[in-house]
Amino acid sequence: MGFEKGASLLEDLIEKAGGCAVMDGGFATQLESHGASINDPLWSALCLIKDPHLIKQVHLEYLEAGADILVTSSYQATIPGFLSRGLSLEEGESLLKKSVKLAVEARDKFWDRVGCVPGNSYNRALVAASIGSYGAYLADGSEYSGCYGPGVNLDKLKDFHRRRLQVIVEAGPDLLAFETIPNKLEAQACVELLEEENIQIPSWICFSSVDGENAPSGESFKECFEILNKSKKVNAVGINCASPHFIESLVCKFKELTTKAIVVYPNSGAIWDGRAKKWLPSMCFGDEEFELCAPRWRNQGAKVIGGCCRTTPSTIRAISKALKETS
Ligand SMILES: C[S+](C)CC[C@H](N)C(=O)O
Ligand SMILES: N[C@@H](CCS)C(=O)O
Ligand SMILES: [Zn+2]
Repeated sequence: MGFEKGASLLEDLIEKAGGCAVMDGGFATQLESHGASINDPLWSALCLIKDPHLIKQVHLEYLEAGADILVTSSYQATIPGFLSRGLSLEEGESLLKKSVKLAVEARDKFWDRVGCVPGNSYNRALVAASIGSYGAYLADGSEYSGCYGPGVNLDKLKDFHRRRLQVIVEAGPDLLAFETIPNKLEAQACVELLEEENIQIPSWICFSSVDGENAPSGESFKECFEILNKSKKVNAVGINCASPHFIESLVCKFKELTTKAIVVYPNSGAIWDGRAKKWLPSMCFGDEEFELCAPRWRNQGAKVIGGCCRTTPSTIRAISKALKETS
C-alpha cells in the first residue's frame, strides 16, 4: 500500500467515526486485571512469550468496548530485550511480528462477527503497532524523565529503533504508534528513521508529559514539534500516558503548534514509580470524568481519543458513548 492510501485510511476512519476516532485503553493494565504478572524488564511484552491468548482476549475486549484503533502489545518488546532474556534474534523478531498478528486476528475475528450486523455501531478497527520509547526498554522510568544520560546520542537512538521498526513494518500494521517519547532527541531519531527507511505506513508520535506544559525532559513542545512538522511521514502527533488533567490545555497548545492530527490518550492520572515499579494513586479520573471530558477534547481539536495506563475497557466504553452521543 502506498503512503497516501495508508494515510487516508486514518483520515477515513476519523471521518467515519464522526470526526474523532476512539482508541483502546491501557493494554498492560488490562492484562494485569486478568492476573498477568508483568513485573519484569519486558513488562507487558512478557505476555507475548507466556500468554499470547490473553493478548488477543484483551484486544477483543477493547473492540467490544468501542475502540476504532487497537494498539499492539509491542510497547516494551525490543530485540535487545528479548536477546537479554536468552532468545535468539529470530525468536525476538518473530515475537515482534506476532504482536501485530495477534491484533490483526482479533480485529478480523471481531469484524467478521459484527461487521455484517445491520445497524451495528462499530467501525472496522485499524491496528497501530506500538513502538515504545528507549526509556520503556530501559525499564527505569526514564520515559517519564527523558534523562537518557550523556552516552545516548541520536545515532544510538536510531540504532535502537531501526531493526524493530523494520520488522514491525514487515508485519503489516495499519499504523505506527511511537509512544511515550520523553525528549526532542528521540523524536528526531524517530522522524529521521521514518525518512531513511522510507516507511510507507502512516504514523503518530506521542509524548509523555509530567508538568502538563513541556516534554518530560523540560524541552518545550514548540521545539519538539518543529522537528515533527517538517516530516510528511508523521501524520499525527500527541500525548499519551500523561495525566488527563493536562489534556485540555495541551490540545489547545498543540493546535497552535501543528496542523497535523492530534491524538490524546492519557493515563488515569496515577503516577508511575519507576523504582518501586508500581502506580501511585493521585488525582485520578474515573470513567465519568473521561465521559465528560472526551467531547471537550474533541471539540478543541483532538482527532483520536483513548486511554493509556490504568484506563480500562469501561473507560473506552464511556469515551465512545460520549463521543457518539455528542457528534
Ligand atoms: C508505561 S511504564 C508504566 C512501563 C513500564 C516501564 N517501562 C518499566 O519497565 O518499568
Ligand atoms: N500501549 C502501552 C502504553 C504504555 S505507556 C499500554 O497501553 O500498555
Ligand atoms: Zn501508559
